[in-house]
Amino acid sequence: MNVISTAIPDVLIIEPQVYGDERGFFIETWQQERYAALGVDADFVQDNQSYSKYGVLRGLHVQHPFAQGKLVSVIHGEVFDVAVDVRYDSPFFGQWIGCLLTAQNKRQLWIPKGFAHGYLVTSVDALFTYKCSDYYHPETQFAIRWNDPAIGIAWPQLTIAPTLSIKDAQAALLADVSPDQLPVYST
Ligand SMILES: Cc1cn([C@H]2C[C@H](O)[C@@H](COP(=O)(O)OP(=O)(O)O[C@H]3O[C@@H](C)C(=O)[C@@H](O)[C@H]3O)O2)c(=O)[nH]c1=O
Repeated sequence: MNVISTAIPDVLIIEPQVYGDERGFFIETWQQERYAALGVDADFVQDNQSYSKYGVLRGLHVQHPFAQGKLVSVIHGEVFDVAVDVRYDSPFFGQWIGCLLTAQNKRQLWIPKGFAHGYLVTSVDALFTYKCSDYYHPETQFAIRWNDPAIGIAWPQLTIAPTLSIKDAQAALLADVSPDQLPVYST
């Protein structure tokens, strides 16, 4: 297992150990002690899976309160996955980390609490899976605009316009979200 640090220290790219043989392969996608030692110290309470077609962009989603740490990966296809630090007193506020997650590279991205999360499907379709450290609380969830120029995410080029949910298409700019709606870094 290999861990790649990122420009935002709390965000990690994890490459699980792959045990290949003539039958195929085996990986451990989560093992509490080992992942905690890496810095993924979460009591996961919910697992999610979503299937999307080429060009679907989900995000950028924040839940606060009831912030969720997310351990995300792809089991079919490929996505460009992004974490944006939205902890309003963070030295990394507004900065983003992007990572190509594919069924082939088996990479996982650890997105701690206090980050907005989103992804864009760059293959024909993709099956996305993630563990969450808190339950879904739709009443505290909101979206930040995927192409907010102040954040400036360098999304991969597509041959079509991204497909968004209504909620995501109407999302606010980060600068228009009031600080009391945002998570904090210092607690
Ligand atoms: C996220 C979620 C959705 N749902 C339901 C609500 C709705 O009817 C349907 C689709 O919801 P959404 O449109 O919000 O799904 P989606 O746009 O895939 O939302 C997800 O996006 C990615 C980027 C994240 O980071 C996730 O935390 C989550 O916000 O599924 C649940 O029942 N539980 C959940 O945990």
